Amino acid sequence: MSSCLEAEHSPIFVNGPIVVGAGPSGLSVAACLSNRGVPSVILERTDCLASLWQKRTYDRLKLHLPKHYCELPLMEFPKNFPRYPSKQQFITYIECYAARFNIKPVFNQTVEKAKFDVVSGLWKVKTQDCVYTSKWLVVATGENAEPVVPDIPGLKNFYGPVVHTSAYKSGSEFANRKVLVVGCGNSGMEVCLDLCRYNALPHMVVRNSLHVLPRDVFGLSSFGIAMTLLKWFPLKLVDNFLLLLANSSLGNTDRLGIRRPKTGPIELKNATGKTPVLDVGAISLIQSGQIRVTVKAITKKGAKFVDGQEMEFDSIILATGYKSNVPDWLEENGFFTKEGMPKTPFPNGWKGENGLYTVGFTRRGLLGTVFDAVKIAEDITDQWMKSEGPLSASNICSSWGTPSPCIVHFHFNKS
Ligand SMILES: Cc1cc2nc3c(=O)[nH]c(=O)nc-3n(C[C@H](O)[C@H](O)[C@H](O)COP(=O)(O)OP(=O)(O)OC[C@H]3O[C@@H](n4cnc5c(N)ncnc54)[C@H](O)[C@@H]3O)c2cc1C
Ligand SMILES: NC(=O)C1=CN([C@@H]2O[C@H](COP(=O)(O)OP(=O)(O)OC[C@H]3O[C@@H](n4cnc5c(N)ncnc54)[C@H](OP(=O)(O)O)[C@@H]3O)[C@@H](O)[C@H]2O)C=CC1
Ligand SMILES: O=C(O)C(=O)Cc1c[nH]c2ccccc12
Repeated sequence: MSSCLEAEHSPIFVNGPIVVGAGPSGLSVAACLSNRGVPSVILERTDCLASLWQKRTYDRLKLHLPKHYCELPLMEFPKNFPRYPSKQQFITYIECYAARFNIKPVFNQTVEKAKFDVVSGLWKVKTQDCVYTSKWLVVATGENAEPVVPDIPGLKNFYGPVVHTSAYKSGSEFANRKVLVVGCGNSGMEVCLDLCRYNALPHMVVRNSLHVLPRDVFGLSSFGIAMTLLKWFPLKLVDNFLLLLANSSLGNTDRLGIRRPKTGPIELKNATGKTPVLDVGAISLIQSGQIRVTVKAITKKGAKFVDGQEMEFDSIILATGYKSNVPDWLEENGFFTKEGMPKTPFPNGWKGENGLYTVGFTRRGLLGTVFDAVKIAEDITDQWMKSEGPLSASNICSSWGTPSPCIVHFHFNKS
C-alpha cells in the first residue's frame, strides 16, 4: 500500500462504496456492483479471501446445505462439484468468483473505526494505515467475526490445552486423548465426530435443548425438503414433518441427553438464529457410547458430571460459537444491537441511514447473504448513477483489478 503511506493524513476518496470484509458477503456485494458497472473498495483484515473458511475452520469441513443453497449471486458452482462441496472446493469457488468479477480487495487492512461525518456527508473509515472516505459503507464482517470464549468456572486453572474450534484443524493430535468438547452446535458435533475418527475420546457438554436433524433422508437433503415444502405448507406443519423424519431416522434424542426445544427447528432458526444440528454421523457415535454427553463443572484436571462423577481430561475444545465485531469499530446511532447485529429483522436489516448497509447478518447463512447483496447493489447503483455517475477510469479507486486502482485525495477539516 505505498499509496497509503504517501497519503499520510489525507483520506482516500472511494468513488463507490467501501466494503468491510472480503468473505462471501463482501465479495457478493462487490460482484453485484461490478456487474452493474459500479466500483467498490473492499478492506480485509487478513491476507486472503474468505478468511473464515481458509484460516479458521477444520480440515474435514464440508458445506452442510446442498451447494444450490450456498451459491453466491451471478455464478453457479461447477457441475462436477458434489452435493456438499468440501471446504477446499468452496475456497476454490470463492477464488474463481473474485477472479471472474475482477475483485481485488485491499488486504491486511483492519478497519479500526468507521464514522459518518455529517459535515462532508461521507463515511470515514480508518484502518491501521489509512483513512478511506465514501458516501456508502457496507458492513460485511460477518456473524462469525470473533470466537466466543466464555468465562467458564475453573477453565483458567485447567492444566491442559484449551482450543476454540476456530483454531482446531483435525483430531490427529488427539489420538487416545480424553477431550472435553464444550458446546453442541454444528461445530461441537462435527469436532466430536472428527476426534472419534482419530481415535480420541470426546465428551461433549450439552447445556440447553437443541434440534438435531438428519442431513439427508431417503437420499434427499432435509433442508431441501423443508425449503420445497415451505412453498406450499405453513411453517409449523413443515417443522412437524421434519421432526417426524428426525425421530424416525435418529430415534429419540432425549434419551441421549439431547432435549428438543418446544419450538420447531426452522421456526427457531428464523426467530433466534439458533441453527439446528444437521447430523452427519455424530448421533450414532453418541448412541454407541463413543461420544459421551453432559458435564457439570470444569475442575483443575478434568470435569465433574451431573451424576457427581469426576473425570480427568487431557484437552478442552471450546465449540462455543462466534460473535460479530461491529461494535468494536463502527460508531453509529442505534442501527446495530450491542451484540453487533442489525436491530431490524430479516428481510429489512440490510439498509441503515446515511448510506450504511449490512450484508450477511440475517442468520440465514449464504442464502441470506445473496438476498442482502442483490438488494444493496440495486440500491447503491441507483444512487451512484444519479449522483456520482461513472467517473473517468483514471479517477477510480476501487477493488477492481483494471484499471489499476488510483487514488483521489480529498482534504477534510478535522471535526
Ligand atoms: C464452520 C462454519 C461452517 C459454515 N457452513 C455454512 C454452510 O455450509 N452454508 C451456509 O450457508 N453458511 C455456513 N456458515 C455460515 C457462514 O457465516 C457463511 O458461510 C459465510 O462465511 C458468511 O460470510 P460473510 O462474508 O458474511 O462472513 P465471513 O466469512 O466471516 O467474512 C467476513 C470477513 O470480514 C473480515 N473482517 C472482520 N472484521 C474486520 C475488520 N474490522 N476489518 C477488516 N476486515 C474484517 C474477516 O477477516 C473475514 O474475511 C458456516 C459458518 C461456519 C463458522
Ligand atoms: N458443516 C457446516 O456447514 C458447519 C456449519 N457451522 C455453522 O457455523 C455457525 C457456528 O456454529 P457453532 O460454532 O457450532 O456455534 P453455535 O453458536 O451454533 O453453538 C455454540 C454452542 O456452544 C454452547 N455454549 C456457548 N457457551 C457455552 C457455555 N458457557 N457453556 C456451555 N455451552 C456453551 C451453546 O449452547 P447453548 O445452545 O446452550 O447456548 C451451543 O451449543 C452456525 O451457523 C453453524 O451452523 C458450524 C460447523 C459446521
Ligand atoms: O450453516 C449455517 O449456519 C446456516 O446458517 C445455514 C442455514 C440457513 N438456514 C438454515 C436452516 C437450517 C440449517 C442451516 C441453515
